[in-house]
Amino acid sequence: MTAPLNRSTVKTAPAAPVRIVHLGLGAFHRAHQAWYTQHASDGAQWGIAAFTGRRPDAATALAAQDGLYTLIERGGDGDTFELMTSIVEAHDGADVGALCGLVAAPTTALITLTITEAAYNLAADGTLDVANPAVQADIDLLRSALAACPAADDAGHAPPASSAPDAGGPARGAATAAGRLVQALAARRRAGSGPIAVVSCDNLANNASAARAAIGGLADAVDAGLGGWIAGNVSFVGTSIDRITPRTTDAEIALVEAECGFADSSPVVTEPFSDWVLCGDFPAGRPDWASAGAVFVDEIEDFENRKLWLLNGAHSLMAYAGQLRGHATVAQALADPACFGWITEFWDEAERNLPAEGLGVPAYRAALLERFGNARIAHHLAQIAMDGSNKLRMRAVPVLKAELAAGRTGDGAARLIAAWVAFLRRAHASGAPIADSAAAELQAALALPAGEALRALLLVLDAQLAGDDTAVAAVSGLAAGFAAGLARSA
Ligand SMILES: NC(=O)c1ccc[n+]([C@@H]2O[C@H](COP(=O)([O-])OP(=O)(O)OC[C@H]3O[C@@H](n4cnc5c(N)ncnc54)[C@H](O)[C@@H]3O)[C@@H](O)[C@H]2O)c1
Ligand SMILES: O=P(O)(O)OC[C@@H](O)[C@@H](O)[C@H](O)[C@H](O)CO
Repeated sequence: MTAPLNRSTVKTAPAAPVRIVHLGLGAFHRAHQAWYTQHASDGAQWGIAAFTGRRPDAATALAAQDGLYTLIERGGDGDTFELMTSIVEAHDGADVGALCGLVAAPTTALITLTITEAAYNLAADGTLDVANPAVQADIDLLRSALAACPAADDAGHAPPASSAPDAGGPARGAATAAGRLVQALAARRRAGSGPIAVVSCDNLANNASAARAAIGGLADAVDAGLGGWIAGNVSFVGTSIDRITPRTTDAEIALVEAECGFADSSPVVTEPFSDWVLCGDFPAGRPDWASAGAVFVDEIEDFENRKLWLLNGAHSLMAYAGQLRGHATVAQALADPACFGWITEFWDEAERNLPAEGLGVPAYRAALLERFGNARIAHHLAQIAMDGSNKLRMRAVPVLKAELAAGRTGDGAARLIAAWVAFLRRAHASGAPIADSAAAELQAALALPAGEALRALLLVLDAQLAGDDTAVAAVSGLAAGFAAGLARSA
């Protein structure tokens, strides 16, 4: 029988002490932030305690391996295998007591997040969506739970041990990621453990502000004192994060067993390319990620836009237009001349709205074509298509608005939105589910009479766009083009 993978069966350095807490124990964190931490010159001092978001499964599997897993780097001409050791604890996200204890520890210096765009529960205007029932339930829960716990005084001194709740904080745990973090940060405040950094690694425009809006907004709604403490003690760090990491399949599990000789239930497959740009303060320190290739900048917006528009925008375009044309993966869609032409058209528009200097856009575009064309990475369009309402707000809307403001048609960005519309209409017509956190709103819009439905769909993305007759007409015409294409191929 093949040996299981854990810290007894394979020889590794001793587990590093936990100094990083992570929320969202998915594939990307394990291919990216865990990799940079492992490759940092001081990585042996920085262990990660990682929590799942919605289900315990990934934590159960990884905990059984003492946090170890294999990273498969999949290039166009072969695979390399690396044993990853930087995650030293894996927990079910519902274990809020463990989260509170770890965040409250003075040795913990930062919290990283890869919880998906939708998990921030932000309204279209970028503020916390307090109308969301899950958010409201957490606010109610935390108001009563935290009211029972004494906080540190304004100078940050912890209350006497006799009056402090246990490090795990209140017994009942919040359900949303922001609610859990507010609960954990309250425990840190009570413990007097001082400032900390929150580093969003999700594909959101201005992800530092998004994290601040989600966490700070929820704390403000619960308790002004705690909101004030978070405003003064939590540094929200912005990032541009890049490494194409599709979902793991059984084939990778079998491959690792054959190549590495151990049974790893949780390998991750990723591309050789990797990029991480960060902007912000780390009041309690951080690993020397720069020694592993991360870049620290004073202004991050242009880097974020380059990546969100060119890479993620093209991904979403392929996800909708490509699936409408019968493709299943990114590499297949890229090989379709029609999709390739639409990507080029969209990229030309996006590039016009990025600074000409300092970002190396032509080289970035060329590298993207090579990365997307890596057919050995089976990146499924269905995965990318999920939660389009959140994603297109950042990947398509800003480009279309900028083009329209400049007096141009914005056809490339309008086509991306039109492909999403045609994709939703097809799902609605066939009764297929819509994988989107705004599914109910989208279904309601799709059920409206033809003359109103498109504007209602656009309203989910952006109110200004929905009120712009030129934009509505452009998207309408292009969506009809997709529908006609479908009719022809039927
Ligand atoms: N995969 C990539 O190529 C890639 C690259 C760059 C950035 N990212 C960012 O990382 C995120 C995660 O990607 P992944 O590939 O790891 O996905 P994944 O599906 O493997 O993992 C997602 C993680 O987020 C958690 N999660 C999902 N919904 C949540 C919710 N509502 N509340 C709390 N937690 C929730 C899940 O439980 C899981 O732990 C993406 O959404 C994206 O923003 C991914
Ligand atoms: O991860 P998502 O769901 O935000 O978006 C899907 C892909 O566009 C994305 O994961 C890219 O592969 C990634 O952003 C590359 O760095």
